[in-house]
Amino acid sequence: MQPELVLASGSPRRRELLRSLGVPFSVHPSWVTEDVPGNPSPGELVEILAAKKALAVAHTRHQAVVIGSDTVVSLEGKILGKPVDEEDACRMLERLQGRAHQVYTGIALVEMDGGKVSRRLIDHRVTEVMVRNMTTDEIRWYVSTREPLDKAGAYGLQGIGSIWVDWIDGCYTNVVGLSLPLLYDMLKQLDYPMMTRSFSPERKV
Ligand SMILES: Cc1cn([C@H]2C[C@H](O)[C@@H](COP(=O)(O)OP(=O)(O)OP(=O)(O)O)O2)c(=O)[nH]c1=O
Repeated sequence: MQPELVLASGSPRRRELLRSLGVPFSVHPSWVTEDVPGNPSPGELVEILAAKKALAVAHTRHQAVVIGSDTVVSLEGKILGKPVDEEDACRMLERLQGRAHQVYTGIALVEMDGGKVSRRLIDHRVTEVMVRNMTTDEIRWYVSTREPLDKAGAYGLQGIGSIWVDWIDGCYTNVVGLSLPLLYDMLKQLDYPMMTRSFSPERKV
């Protein structure tokens, strides 16, 4: 029997992205605190948090491959996570508009075998995103839609936020919260049999 695939995330975007692959999986959000000591680089930060999320859920499973992930925006050396409130979202968008920034997403896979961690993989990808100039009214209106409030950098490339994204350089799904090419490569390294699964895009999770 193949191990269960578990998505350790409460993010609806990650769930939709994984669902689009048609593989069966279950969802178990991790609820870990997203504070990391020291001064990690954006790449280190998303890898540490992805591993923290995956491990927290992995320890509740006997036989499984658990996926953890984390996304941050990096703007000229400053890390932007999710805004704490509407004012914070407005401030983030004011800083992002008119210049390019980088979106970092980390993925951790933790394989549990007989209740023990048997293998661990951690990696991340970076995508550059150019947000064009926004007027103050546009920023206020966009924040009033509430779309920015639960997203790193206070925008959603997959939603209304796409209006102001001029171009991206790199993986699209990495920006939305889970790089599917990277996930596929990592699952292959664990010999997870994606190709032998029957494809079922309508499967409910
Ligand atoms: C930049 C960007 C981020 N995001 C989202 C992806 C993530 O859900 C979120 C970053 O927050 P995260 O802390 O990475 O994830 P989360 O709290 O939503 O979910 P969990 O920790 O349970 O896995 O920002 C978009 O949906 N679109 C975008 O364009």
